[in-house]
Amino acid sequence: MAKNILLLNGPNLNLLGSREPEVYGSTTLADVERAAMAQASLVGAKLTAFQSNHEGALIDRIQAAKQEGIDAIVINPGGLTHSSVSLRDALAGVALPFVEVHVSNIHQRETFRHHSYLSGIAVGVICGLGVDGYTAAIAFALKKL
Ligand SMILES: O=C1C[C@@](O)(C(=O)O)C[C@@H](O)[C@@H]1O
Repeated sequence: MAKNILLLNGPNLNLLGSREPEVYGSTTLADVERAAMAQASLVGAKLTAFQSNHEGALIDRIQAAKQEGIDAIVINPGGLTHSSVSLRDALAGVALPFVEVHVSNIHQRETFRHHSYLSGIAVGVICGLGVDGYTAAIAFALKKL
């Protein structure tokens, strides 16, 4: 069981709840992070949450995760999903298991959202379940990673 989970959210996910609510819903990132921490503590695990609009800050956080004894990462990379080789390299570099989450179903949207640089090295990918995707990914990470 993963005892130490890192929940990462990339660019613009700080706007969850107010950003394009017809696509992303009305739940805020603070709500998501609070629920995620409660979900982990229910089984005696710890969850640390971090959001940044900056690619380098996310990469620094991923690199630090290894030293901090993180067992698994749950990440919604936002738009960096479709553009960032560096984020993929960081995740591959630390070799920590991770689940990729998208609130929306990226395959129902614009074609530029259909490709993810991360999915090929993720343990699994959840998209289109709204913020429940985070809950599902964390439950999986807690149980299996
Ligand atoms: O910022 C986001 C959010 C997203 O990752 C999602 O959660 O559905 C999907 C991405 O295409 C988009 O750039």
